[in-house]
Amino acid sequence: MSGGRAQIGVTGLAVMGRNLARNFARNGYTVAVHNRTYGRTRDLVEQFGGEGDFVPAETAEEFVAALERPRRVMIMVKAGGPTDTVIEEFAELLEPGDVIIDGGNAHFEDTRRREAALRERGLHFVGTGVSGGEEGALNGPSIMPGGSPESYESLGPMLERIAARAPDGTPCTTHVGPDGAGHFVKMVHNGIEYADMQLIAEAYQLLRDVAGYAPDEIADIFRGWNEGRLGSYLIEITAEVLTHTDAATGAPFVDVVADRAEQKGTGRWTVQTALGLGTPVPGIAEAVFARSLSGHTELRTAASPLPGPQRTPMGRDEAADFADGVERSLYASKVISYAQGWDMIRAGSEEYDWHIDLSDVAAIWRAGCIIRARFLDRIRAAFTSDPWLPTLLADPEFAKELGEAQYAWRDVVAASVRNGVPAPGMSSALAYYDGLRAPRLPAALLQAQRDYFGAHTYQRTDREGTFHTLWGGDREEIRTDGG
Ligand SMILES: NC(=O)C1=CN([C@@H]2O[C@H](COP(=O)(O)OP(=O)(O)OC[C@H]3O[C@@H](n4cnc5c(N)ncnc54)[C@H](OP(=O)(O)O)[C@@H]3O)[C@@H](O)[C@H]2O)C=CC1
Ligand SMILES: O=C(CO)[C@H](O)[C@H](O)COP(=O)(O)O
Repeated sequence: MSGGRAQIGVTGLAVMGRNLARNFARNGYTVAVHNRTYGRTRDLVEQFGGEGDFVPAETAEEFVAALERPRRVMIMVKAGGPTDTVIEEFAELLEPGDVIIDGGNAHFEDTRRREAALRERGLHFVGTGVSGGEEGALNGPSIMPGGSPESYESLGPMLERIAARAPDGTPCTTHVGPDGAGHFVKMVHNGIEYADMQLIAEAYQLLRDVAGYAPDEIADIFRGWNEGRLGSYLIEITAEVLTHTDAATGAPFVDVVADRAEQKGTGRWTVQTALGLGTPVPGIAEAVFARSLSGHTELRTAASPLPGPQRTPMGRDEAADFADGVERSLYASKVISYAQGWDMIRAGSEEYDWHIDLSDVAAIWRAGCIIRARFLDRIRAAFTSDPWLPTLLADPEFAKELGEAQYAWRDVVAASVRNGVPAPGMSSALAYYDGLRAPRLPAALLQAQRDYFGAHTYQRTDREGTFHTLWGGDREEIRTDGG
């Protein structure tokens, strides 16, 4: 089959695909566009055809014929079964050396499976994370491609053109690693996104229910925070949301939205994967469970008569001091959740032999994506100066900040408990901090219990070997490793 003139094709033209296609076109590429339902293709060309060079295709065959070789087909359809259907449809029409890119939120194990199967057929498969939502897709997302280094040679320069730019001008994309590495990193991005959102939501509720601030006052506090070390897209949009008034009722918008958080699954995947890897990510897990708890109306209704503590209203000065403590607690907890995310990326990279550069991950999240934040530049610097840093908590600068925040952090968590305002993200982050820094954990007692009821054995602090105590007999200690 001879080649067409489009340098890239996008199939699946809902919010993400349509805007990515426009982004490619605005950057000077000729873009073939296709959608299962032709109406979306027609609408795109009618509304935005003037932005660049689009080649609309009604059928998959026309779409493939419109592409120059090697063909690059970007799929932006619903994750799961629909993605498999579309991959199969196009794999049939493509030729060895062509590249299929899946920019949906696919599970990285699906990406590994698809990559291996398509490799057998001579096709490159690039599972790529794309973050930034509708606006980012149009103006510059953060892009996390996996797949073979060869496929990045063909695709990378195009992705670098459409990606967001970090403050130092570098594009927010890089070859993350082979097969499922890109989708794995995107999954962890979303897990961190869940944790970040949960922590911000807790800060809001503490400021409202403990300090007594109104939503527009909290918006002002968040705007102030956004100028400092907490500066981030999520803090910025939270302030916007908190100033919005519901047109129908005149009430703060946040008060008319039902308090049941939904989820599409990437946060849950992060926790499930972390359990498999044996990496503790309690901050992300708490965020997933907090969403789940909010949605259990029947449990919440049944528990609603239970008593809580009496709250004492705060004066303005006390409230201002408390808000300062909440900033410290939010920042420290945020550092902890990012530390957990990076631990997980390292664990995944080791498990799957991906060789992911931890510093690069921070670099490509500095702009474009939902968790873009000022302090990502410092995470990048931490892993650049020490690629083997065992945890972000060991970086001297972050360690110093956590140490400085710890008293305020403890006070805020204590205030949440005293006032009956749940703050599972901040509490769990503090427990993680204390757990990691503890010279000795009660895991010793756990090991003894396991040995008592199940002869599961234990190791000693004072000598090598594996031991069991004869608990049911004379409590003699025996060595079980043959030593
Ligand atoms: N929305 C967001 O903010 C983000 C989304 N993503 C991911 O990007 C991908 C696209 O997201 P979004 O733009 O929101 O669109 P949706 O996830 O809502 O998917 C809609 C698109 O999928 C197509 N589609 C669904 N089923 C099939 C099928 N069986 N065969 C062919 N096409 C099918 C639809 O075609 P039709 O018009 O014919 O129904 C439409 O083009 C998803 O995987 C999503 O997880 C990633 C980052 C952010
Ligand atoms: O991928 C994303 C951003 O990068 C989306 O924001 C994410 O899909 C939202 O997830 P959920 O609906 O579970 O909150």
